[in-house]
Amino acid sequence: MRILVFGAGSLGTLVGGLLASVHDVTLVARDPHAARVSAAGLDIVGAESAHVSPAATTTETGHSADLALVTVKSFDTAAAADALADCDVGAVLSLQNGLTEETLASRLDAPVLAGTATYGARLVEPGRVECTGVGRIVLGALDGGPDPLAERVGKAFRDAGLNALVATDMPRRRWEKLAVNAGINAVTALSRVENGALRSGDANDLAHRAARETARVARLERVSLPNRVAREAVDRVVEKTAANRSSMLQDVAAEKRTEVDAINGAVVDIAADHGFEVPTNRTLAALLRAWERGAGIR
Ligand SMILES: NC(=O)C1=CN([C@@H]2O[C@H](COP(=O)(O)OP(=O)(O)OC[C@H]3O[C@@H](n4cnc5c(N)ncnc54)[C@H](OP(=O)(O)O)[C@@H]3O)[C@@H](O)[C@H]2O)C=CC1
Ligand SMILES: CC(C)(CO)C(=O)C(=O)O
Repeated sequence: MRILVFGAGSLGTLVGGLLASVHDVTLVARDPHAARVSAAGLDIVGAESAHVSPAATTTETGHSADLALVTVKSFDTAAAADALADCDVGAVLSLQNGLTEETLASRLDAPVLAGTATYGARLVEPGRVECTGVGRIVLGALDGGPDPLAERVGKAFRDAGLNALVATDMPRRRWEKLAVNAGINAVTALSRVENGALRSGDANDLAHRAARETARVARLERVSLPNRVAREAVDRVVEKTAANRSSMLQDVAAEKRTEVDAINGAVVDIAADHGFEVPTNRTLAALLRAWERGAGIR
């Protein structure tokens, strides 16, 4: 399969690099990473290890591929979609956090698949990516149901040794992940604690409230996600990732823009479309945006 990875930073480089063992992969990345991969190949280290030689470029448009993987941060999704509109791609799959697929689908003619990734990735230096945890990629039709295209993509991932599952219930999975991220990411980022600090007390209560509101909005969108399931998902992920610093906490610590707009912000916006208020998500989003403005990154 010819695969274009748009936004090859940490996750895109890891997934694209693993796919390159079997497929024809092009990474669209920034220099000096793109130049280094072109000149000397890519080292994958950590929980996965390989040396692979995908093509790498900073050129955003004019590519032709069977599949485009979108792995930019969620706030760069619209720009990525505009660049992909000037490419010839057969299908698009987002592996991003937050609700980004709608932005892609509204700007692109190619079919857009939904995806979630729990692999851990860190771009250590140009040409070298660390797999910090072997997770799973789950993908499928954006609206749910069986999809031959998703099956082909899932098989292509598995052929390259990736742990990939094709699911027929992506709407529920996306909203459950959104509930988890709305609770864990925002609360850990604002209180500067590891995920494990959300096991109990006020922080646990706050994460549960954000997740419960998200589940309510999911149901307004006709996605079946009971409050209990969303709360239990938060507790399960907190337990499993207790020692982790969430991606949003890492962004705040590095004074980088967060993905709040596609997570808590998306919950607030979609709730508003239904005339519904989500005060916990609204407060969390407002605090994170205030921090971003104060830090001069918004
Ligand atoms: N890292 C991880 O372990 C995981 C990440 N995710 C999700 O995956 C997404 C990506 O995360 P992550 O890989 O960590 O983020 P990174 O910031 O490491 O990677 C995104 C990369 O895309 C680049 N980029 C953006 N626009 C362009 C462009 N037009 N042309 C070329 N390159 C571009 C960015 O460059 P620049 O910064 O210079 O703009 C950056 O290098 C996020 O939504 C994240 O939540 C999900 C699961 C795990
Ligand atoms: C699951 C969780 C919360 C793990 O830290 C995550 O997705 C993130 O940090 O973005």
